[in-house]
Amino acid sequence: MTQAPLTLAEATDKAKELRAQLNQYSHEYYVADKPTVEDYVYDRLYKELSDIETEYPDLITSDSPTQRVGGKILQGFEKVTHEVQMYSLNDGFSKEDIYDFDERVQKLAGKQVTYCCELKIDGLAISLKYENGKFVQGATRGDGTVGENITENLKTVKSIPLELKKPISVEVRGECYMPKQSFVNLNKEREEAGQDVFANPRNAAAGSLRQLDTSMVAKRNLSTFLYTVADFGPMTAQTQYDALNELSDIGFRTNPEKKLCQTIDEVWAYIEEYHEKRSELPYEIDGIVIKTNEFTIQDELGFTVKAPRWAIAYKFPPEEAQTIVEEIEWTI
Ligand SMILES: NC(=O)c1cc2c(=O)c3cc(F)ccc3oc2nc1N
Repeated sequence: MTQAPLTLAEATDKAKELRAQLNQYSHEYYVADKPTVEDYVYDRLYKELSDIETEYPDLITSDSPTQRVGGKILQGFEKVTHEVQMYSLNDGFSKEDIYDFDERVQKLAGKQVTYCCELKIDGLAISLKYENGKFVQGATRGDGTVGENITENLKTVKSIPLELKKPISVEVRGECYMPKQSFVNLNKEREEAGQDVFANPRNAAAGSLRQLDTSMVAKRNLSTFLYTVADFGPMTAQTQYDALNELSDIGFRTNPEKKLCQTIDEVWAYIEEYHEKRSELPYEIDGIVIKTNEFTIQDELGFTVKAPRWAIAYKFPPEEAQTIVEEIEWTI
């Protein structure tokens, strides 16, 4: 029995209820990696909302899950100037480089420091701006000062919240990446279609975010891990470790493998641990990022022209990267 059409008032309330429910399910699936309902439950509610929005287009809101599918053809990407410079990291390639880094930091800080260690996700650095909790701008790093406005494309990335859990204004940074399995599937599709394949997940993510057809981006199953607060707004974290937890609390996806290390020996043990575990991860990493944990020390140490003095990226030896994807291909 088909349902009697809803009045505008009923449709308005129902759409609000469905958006909240669908965005909660989407957060659980794409951000927390802990889905609580089967896909068919989500799909049924999504269709109900989509039908209401078709009937009453004025009820479409910027944070509606129906806005994730893209469908805009962009003419190009405007330039964006980063108010807060997006630096790169100095690299380290050996145990000695890491211990030298620790020595320099201890000397500059004049005291024992603790380190926050994070996996170095091999994707594309992005900056996300929110005003009163709403996603208003997404950009690439570019040269660190000027990047490209890829807001429309990033709106289709399901782990990027269109609205935060609190109506705050912040700017955050992280990595947009393509999971290994999505990379293998995409290359299979491209090979079958006689198209060039991507060399690695990082290139596939970068190529996807450069698409001018946003519906193409929506199909690429990109994801994110956020790791930096550029403009704190009302956020209160005083250390990198707490900032990662605060980013998660307001709705961002953060990487769960972080570790607070009291000494550089603990840092080195973490590096060796994840050098071993690297091939088991569902995403590519090309190393480990080590940061002094206290923000007071980061402020004291500051930046060179190119990079922060308070962080270093330990890079794994590159030759293994290919075998990792080859291993995945055998599991298909
Ligand atoms: N790829 C990454 O997973 C990753 C990258 C960076 C940066 O590029 C980065 C650059 C800065 F100037 C400062 C902190 C940073 O922290 C970072 N943390 C991470 N986890």
